Amino acid sequence: MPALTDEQHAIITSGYEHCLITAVAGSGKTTTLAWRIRHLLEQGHDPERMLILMFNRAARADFNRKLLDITHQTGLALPEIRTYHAMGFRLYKRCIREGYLPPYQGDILRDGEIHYQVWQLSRALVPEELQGELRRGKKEFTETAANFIDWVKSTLSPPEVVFEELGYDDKYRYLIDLFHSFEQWRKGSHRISYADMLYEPVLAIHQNPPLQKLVGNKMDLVMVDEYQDTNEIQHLLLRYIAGDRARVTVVGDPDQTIYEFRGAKPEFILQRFANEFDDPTELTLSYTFRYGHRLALLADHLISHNLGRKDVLCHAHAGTPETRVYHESPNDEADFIVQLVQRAQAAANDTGPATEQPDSGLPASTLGDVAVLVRVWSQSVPIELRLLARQIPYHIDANKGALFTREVEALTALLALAAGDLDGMLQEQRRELFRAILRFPHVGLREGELNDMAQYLAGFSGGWGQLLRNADTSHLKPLPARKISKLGGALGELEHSTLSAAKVIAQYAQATELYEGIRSLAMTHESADERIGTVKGFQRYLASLDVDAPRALAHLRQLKDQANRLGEHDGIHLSTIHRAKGLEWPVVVIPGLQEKYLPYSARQSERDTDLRTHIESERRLLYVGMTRASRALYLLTPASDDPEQAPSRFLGELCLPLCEELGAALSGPDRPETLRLETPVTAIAKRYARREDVGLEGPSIAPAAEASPGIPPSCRPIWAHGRLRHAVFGTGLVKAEDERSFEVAFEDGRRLNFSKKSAHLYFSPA
Ligand SMILES: Nc1ncnc2c1ncn2[C@@H]1O[C@H](COP(=O)(O)OP(=O)(O)OP(=O)(O)O)[C@@H](O)[C@H]1O
Repeated sequence: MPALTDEQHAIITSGYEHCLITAVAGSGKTTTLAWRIRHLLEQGHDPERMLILMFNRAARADFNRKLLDITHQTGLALPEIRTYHAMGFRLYKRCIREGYLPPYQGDILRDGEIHYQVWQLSRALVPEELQGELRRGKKEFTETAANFIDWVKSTLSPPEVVFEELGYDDKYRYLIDLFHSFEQWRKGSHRISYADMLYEPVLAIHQNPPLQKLVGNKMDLVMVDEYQDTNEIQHLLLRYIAGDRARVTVVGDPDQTIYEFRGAKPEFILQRFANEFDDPTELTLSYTFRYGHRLALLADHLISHNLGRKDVLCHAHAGTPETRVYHESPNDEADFIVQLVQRAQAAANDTGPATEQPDSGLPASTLGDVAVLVRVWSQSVPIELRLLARQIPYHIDANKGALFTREVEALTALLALAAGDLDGMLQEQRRELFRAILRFPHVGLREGELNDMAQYLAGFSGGWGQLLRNADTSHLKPLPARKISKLGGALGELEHSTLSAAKVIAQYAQATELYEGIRSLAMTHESADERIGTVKGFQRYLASLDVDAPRALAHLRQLKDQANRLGEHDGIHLSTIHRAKGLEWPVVVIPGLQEKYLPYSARQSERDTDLRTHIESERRLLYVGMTRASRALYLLTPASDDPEQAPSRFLGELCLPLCEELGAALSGPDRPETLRLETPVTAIAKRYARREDVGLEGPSIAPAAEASPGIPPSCRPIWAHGRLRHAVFGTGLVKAEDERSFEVAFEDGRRLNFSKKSAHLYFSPA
C-alpha cells in the first residue's frame, strides 16, 4: 500500500460534516474514499446508516473491490454501495408500498418498445409538412423524441422549457405533446423505463411532503462519486435521501464534466452543493499518480482558459513516471496511427526489458495499452479501415464499426454497381442493394413505393440508370420525380465504370446532391455531420488505396472478414472521448486537433454566452481525453490546406513548448533551485514550479496574440500569429480576442473586428 499523501490524510480523517472534494484525474479518489469509510467504521459509525452512491455499475464494482481490499481482515461490516438508478428503484418500490405510486407491470421498457411507441405517436402528432421527412427519417425522429423524453426526465424541467433549452427548430414543437402522450400511454399500460426508475420516485417525493419524511433522514452519511456529472434528478434524489440528518461527501472534478448530454452541469459541484448543503468543508486531491509533469502542465494550461471553474492546479506526484507528449502533423492520421501501433507491436514482441524507443519515446506496449480517442465516431472510419487492412486488431466501443454503417453499406452497393457485380447477382440480393441506393440520398418515395421501385430495378440485369430515367413518375410529386431522374443520370454514368472507387463516390455525391440530401433529412446538425463525415472518411480511405471499383470491393470483402474475426485478439481501443470517462491507458492518441472537431462545430449558437459555454465544454472534453494517458500522449493535427481542417484553437492554449521544457527540467535528476527557461513563462508555470520548490526565470509572458511561441506556425490559428495581412485592409496587429472574434489594428489606423470562423479566408500571417 503506497504512503498516503497529506491531502489524502486530511480527507480520510476530516470531521463529520458535509464535504466537497475536488479530485483531479488519477488522484486516487477511490482509494481515499475507501480509507475514509474504513476510518469512520473504525470510529464506530454504523454501516447500515452509510450509503455510497456511484454513477454506474462499473464504478460500483470498482469501488466495491477497493473497499474490500482496504478493509480486508478488519472484520468490519461494510456499507451499501448503490448506483443512482438502483437507489431510485428501491425508492420506487417504497412509493408503491406507501400508495404514492401505482404498481408497474412487466419488465423495464426496452429501447425497442419505447422507440416503437414513440414512432406510433410521432406519426399521429407530426405536422403535415413534416410527414414526408418523418417517413424517410424514421430512426432519427424516434431517437430524437426518445432523447427528448429522457432529457425532460433527467432535468425535471417542463417539456416546454426543455424544448427551448435544446434550441430545436419550431417545427419540432410537436415533441412537447409527444412527451405528454407518451407518458399517458406508459402510465395507462403501467410500464416504466430506465429513466423512470429515478424520475417517478423523485417526482413523487418532491410533490409529497409526507413521503419526504419517510425516505429522508435514514442515513448518517452519504458519499457520492463522480459528482461533476450529476444532473438535476440525481441531485434531488441526493437531497431527499440526506434530509437534514446525513452528512454528505461529494467527490468529483468540475473540469471533467462531460455528460452534459444527460443534463449534467458543472454548476452542481461548483455552486449548488455548497449552497444547499450548508457550507461544506472543501478539500482537494490535486496530485495525480497517473501522469508526469509535462502532461500535468499541459492540462493545467488548457483548462485555465475556462472561466468560473474551481482554481485547482493538477500536479504530478513525485515518483509518477514521466509522460511524453507529442504533437504531430501527419499527412494522414490513419497512417500515422497504424505506424505508431506497429512500432508498439514490434516493441511488445521484443522479449527484452521494456524500452523506450529512441525515435518516438513510445513505451513498449501491448496493443491493449493504446487507445485512440475521437471526438465523433465519423473520425474513426478511415482509422478503422486502415487498421483492418493492416490486420491490426482493435476494439471499437459501442459501435458496430465503419463497415456496418448505413453509409458504407449504401456506398458498397454503389461500388458493386460500378464494378458490374450487380449484373450476375440473385434478384433478391439486387433488390436489397437498390433499396440501399434509393435511400442514399432518399429519393422521397413512400416505403411501399420505394420497395416496389427496388423490386422493379432488381428484375433487370443492367441499364438501371436508363430504367430510372424512363420511369413513369407522372403520379409523383415534382421533388421525388426530379430525384429519381437525377439518380438515374448518376447511375447511368457509373455502371461498369473504370473510374477509381473514390472518384465513383465523388461523382455520385455530386450528381445526386448527396450531402444536401443528408442534411435535409437529418434532425440535428450533429447527425448530418456524422453521416457526411462517414462518407468522406470512407472516400478518403479509398482514395489512399487508389483502386478501381472491383478491386475496392474485393478489398472491402477482405476487411469485412477481418472485422468478423475481431475480438479473438487483444487490440487497440477505438473510442470517443465521452466513453473514455474514468478510464486510462499507457498510450493515448487524440486525432483531429482541428477547428472542425475540437471544438466540435456542428451546432453553433448565435448567442455569445452559449458559444462560450460550448467552447468551455469542448475544452473540458479535450482535458478529459488528454488526462487518460499515463506514459505517452499523441496529439494529431493533420497537415492540410483545407480551411475546414484549420488547427484547433486549443493547441495554442496548451503552451506545448513551455510544458515540454519545464516538464523535462522538473523530471530531470538534478533540479536547480532556479530554472532558466528559453520559452516565455506563464503564471500557471510559475505556480506549478513554486509548488515544486523551484524558482522560474525566462522571457516574460508574451502578449496575448503570441501566447504560444514555439508552436509551429502552421499549427496556430490565424489570429495567434499576431501580425496579419488582410486581403483588403492590409497589414495589422491582433489587439484583442474572445471566443468568437478578434480585433485587428491596421496600419492605416482602422480597428476592426473579425469572426474567427471565417478568418482563414481573408487573412494570412504577415
Ligand atoms: N498515495 C498514493 N501514492 C501512490 N499511488 C497512489 C496513492 N493513492 C492512490 N494511488 C494510485 O493511484 C491510482 C489511482 O487510484 P484509485 O484507483 O484509487 O483512483 P481512481 O479513483 O480510480 O482514480 P481517479 O482519481 O482517476 O478517479 C492507483 O494505481 C493507486 O494505487
